[in-house]
Amino acid sequence: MNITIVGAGSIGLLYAVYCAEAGMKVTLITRTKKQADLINKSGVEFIRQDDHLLVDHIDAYEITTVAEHFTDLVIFAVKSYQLPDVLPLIKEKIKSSSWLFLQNGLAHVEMLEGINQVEIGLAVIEHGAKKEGATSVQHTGKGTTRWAYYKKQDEMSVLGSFFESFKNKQFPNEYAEEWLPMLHLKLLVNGVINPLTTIFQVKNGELLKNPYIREIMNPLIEELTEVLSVPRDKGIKKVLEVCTFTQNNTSSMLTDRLSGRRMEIEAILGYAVRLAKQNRRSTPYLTYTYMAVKGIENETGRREV
Ligand SMILES: NC(=O)C1=CN([C@@H]2O[C@H](COP(=O)(O)OP(=O)(O)OC[C@H]3O[C@@H](n4cnc5c(N)ncnc54)[C@H](OP(=O)(O)O)[C@@H]3O)[C@@H](O)[C@H]2O)C=CC1
Ligand SMILES: CC(C)(CO)C(=O)C(=O)O
Repeated sequence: MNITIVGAGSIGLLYAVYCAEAGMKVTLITRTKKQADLINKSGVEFIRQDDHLLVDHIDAYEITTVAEHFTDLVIFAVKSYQLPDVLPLIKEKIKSSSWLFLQNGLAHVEMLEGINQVEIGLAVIEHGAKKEGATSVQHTGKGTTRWAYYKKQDEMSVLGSFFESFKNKQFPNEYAEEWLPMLHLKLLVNGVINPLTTIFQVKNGELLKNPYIREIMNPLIEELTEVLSVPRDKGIKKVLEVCTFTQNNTSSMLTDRLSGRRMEIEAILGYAVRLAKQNRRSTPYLTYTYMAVKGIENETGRREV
C-alpha cells in the first residue's frame, strides 16, 4: 500500500515509522526542503523505550515542489489551523480517493464540506509522540488510534485495509461506528489535559500526581462532559486513562507553547465554549480555562517581577 503523510512533526513521523514497519511504501511531505533533504539522507530515527531504530526507506518531499503522484491514502498530520494551507496543494498534486485526518479538536471537520474524495476517515490518537529533531521521533506513550468513517465508499475500503495492516500490538487501533461521539470524547481528554499542562507547564502525568491540579480537573471534566454529551463516568475514566498512558508526554499544546508556536486552543476549548454558548449552558471553569490559555497566547512579552 502507498501512503502519503502530510506534515513531518511528532505525529506525522510516528505514523511514518509505524506504516513503514508494517510494510507500506511511505512518502512524507514536509514544509521545508531542509527537512526533506535530511530525511532522504539520514532516514528517520525512532525511539521506543530503550530501542533505537533507523528507518531509511521513507521518501520525503517539500510540499511546494512535490511531483504529481498517485497514492492509496493521504494522511493529514498537520495542525488543524495549518490545513487551509495544505489542502489546495495536496488536492492539486496528489491523486487519491481516500483521505484520513488525525487532528485534535473539531475545527478540521468544518473544512470537509465540499471535499469530493470518495472516502474520508477521522481518527483520534491517544499515543504520546515527541519529535526530537528533523529526523527523529520518540514514542513517549503507547495508546490506541480510534477511527471512524466521515464518508464511506460502498466497495473495498482503503481505510479498512490500512488499519487492518497494523497487526503490531505496539500500535493498535479500534474502529468506531460514529465519528462525533468519538471526537467529543477525545475533545474532552484534550480539553482537560492540554490546557492544564500548558498553564502549569507540567507533563501529562503530573496532573494526577499534584493534588491541587487534580482538584482543578474535576469541575472542568464535569462541565465538559455535560457540554459534549459524554457520559460522566466514561469521560472521567478516559481522561485518567490517557493521563496515565501518556504520563511522560509533554502535551502537544505545551510543546507549542514552549517553542513559541500557535496553540490549537480554538479547535479544542474554543469549540466547547461556543457549543456551551449555543446551548445556553453556564460553564465558568471551562470559560476560565479557555481564557487562561488565550491570555498566555496573547502575552506581549516576558513577565517581569
Ligand atoms: N503530539 C502529540 O502527542 C499528539 C498530537 N495530536 C494531534 O496531531 C496533529 C499534529 O500534531 P503534532 O504532530 O504534535 O504537530 P507538529 O507541530 O509536531 O507537526 C505538524 C507538522 O506539520 C508541518 N507543517 C506545517 N505547515 C505545513 C505545510 N504547509 N506543508 C507541510 N507541512 C507543514 C510542520 O512543519 P514545521 O515544523 O516545519 O513547521 C510540522 O512538522 C495535531 O492536530 C495534534 O493536535 C494528537 C495526539 C497526540
Ligand atoms: C493524547 C495527548 C493528550 C498526548 O499528550 C494528546 O492528544 C496531545 O498531546 O495533544
